[in-house]
Amino acid sequence: MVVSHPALVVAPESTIANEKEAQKLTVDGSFTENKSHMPTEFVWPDEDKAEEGIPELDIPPIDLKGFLSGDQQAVATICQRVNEACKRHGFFLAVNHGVDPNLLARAHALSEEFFSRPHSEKLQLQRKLGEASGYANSFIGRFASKLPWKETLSFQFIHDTKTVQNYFQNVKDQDFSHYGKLYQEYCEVMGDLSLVIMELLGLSLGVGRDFFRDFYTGHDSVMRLNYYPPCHQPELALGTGPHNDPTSLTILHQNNIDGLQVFVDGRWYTVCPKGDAFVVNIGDTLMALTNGIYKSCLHRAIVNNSVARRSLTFFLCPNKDKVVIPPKELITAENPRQYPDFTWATLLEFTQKHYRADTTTLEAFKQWVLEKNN
Ligand SMILES: C=C1C[C@]23C[C@H]1CC[C@H]2[C@]1(C)CCC[C@@](C)(C(=O)O)[C@H]1[C@@H]3C(=O)O
Ligand SMILES: O=C(O)CCC(=O)C(=O)O
Ligand SMILES: [Fe+2]
Repeated sequence: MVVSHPALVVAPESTIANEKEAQKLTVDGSFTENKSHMPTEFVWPDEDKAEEGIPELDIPPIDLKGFLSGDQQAVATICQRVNEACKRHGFFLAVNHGVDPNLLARAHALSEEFFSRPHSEKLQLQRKLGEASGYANSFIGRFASKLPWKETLSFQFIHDTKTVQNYFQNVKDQDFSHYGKLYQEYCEVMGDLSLVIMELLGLSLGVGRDFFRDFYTGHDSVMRLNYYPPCHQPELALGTGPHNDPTSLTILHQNNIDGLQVFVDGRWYTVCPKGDAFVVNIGDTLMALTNGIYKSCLHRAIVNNSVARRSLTFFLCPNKDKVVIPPKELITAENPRQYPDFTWATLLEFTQKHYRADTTTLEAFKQWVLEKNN
C-alpha cells in the first residue's frame, strides 16, 4: 500500500506501531491519483468519527480585560463563569487576553511557511525516537492504526529559559533561527498568560491566586504547531481523534477554518474560530491537581477536503519533578483524594511509551500507578 500526499510520509518516531505496517505507507506518488482509496491505517471507527450536522457551540467568551486590570467586580463575575465552565466541560474561550494580534498572525504565518516546505527540509527537524521535540508526519511508524491526518512540529519550552531559541539554533544544514526567535517570543507570552490563567483558576476554585501559579512557576511546557492538510475522504479520517490532553492547560489558536470539536453535556459541538480568541482547555494533570473538580476537556479535530487547517497549541506542563497533590481545601470528606501522587514526568512517559493518549488516559494512568505502587 502506498500513499503520496505530503502528509503521509513515513516518519518513524516511536515504538508502538509494527515496523512492517509502517513501511507499507511509504510515499511514492500514486495515492493522490487514486483518490478512491484511503489506507485502512487512516480510517477511524464510527464511534470516534463526527456524524453529520454537528452544531456550533454558541457560548460567550470570557473577557479577560477586567481580570487583567484588577477590576474587582469584573474579577468576581469572570471567576464565577470560569468556575462553571471548568466544572462542566473543562474549557472556555478567552478574549482581550492582551496577546498582540500581530504576534499571533506572525506565528501562524511561520507555521504555514514551515508546513509548505519540501518534505526533505521538514525532515531536518524530524522527531527522533524518545524525543519530545521535532517534526512528525501522521505518526506513521509510531502508531499502527487510527493514524491522525496531520503533521506536527513540537518543541519544549522551559520557563525562563531560551529552550525554543536553542532548539532551532541547533538545526544543522539549514537556518531555522528565525523560527527560534519568533516561537521563543510566542512561548514566553503563552507561558505568562498561562500563569495569569492559573491565578484566575485558583481564585475561581477558592484556593487563592498563588497555589496554582506557584505550582506552574518553572514549568516545562510543550508548544506544537498542528497542520491538517485537505483530505480527499474526510468522512473516514480524523485530524486528531477524541482525547483529553494529558497536560495541564492548553491554549489553542486556530486559523480561520473550522475543525475543533468539544464534548459538552453529552454531545459534540464545533468551536468555530473567532478572531484572536484563544480556546483554553483543562488537561488531565490539572484535573488531578484540582482533585477531579475541574474536568479535563474532551475534544477532537476533524479534517475537510478543500482547505488546510492549522492550530497553534501551547501545552502548559509542570516542572518534571513537581508532585501533583491537590491543595488541602479541595480534599474533603465528600470529595476524598481521587488520584495518587504522580509527577508529570511519569504521566508523559506513560503517554509516550505505554499508552496512546485518548479519552481515558487519566483513569488508565491511575490504575497503572496504583499497580506499580503495590
Ligand atoms: C504531551 C503531549 C502528548 C500529545 C502532545 C502533548 C499534549 C497532547 C497529546 C496528544 C495531542 C493527545 C492526543 C493523541 C496524541 C498522540 C496526538 O494526536 O498528537 C497526543 C500527543 C502525543 O503523544 O504526541
Ligand atoms: O487542532 C486542533 O484544533 C486541536 C489540536 C489538539 O487537540 C491537540 O493538539 O491536542
Ligand atoms: Fe488536544
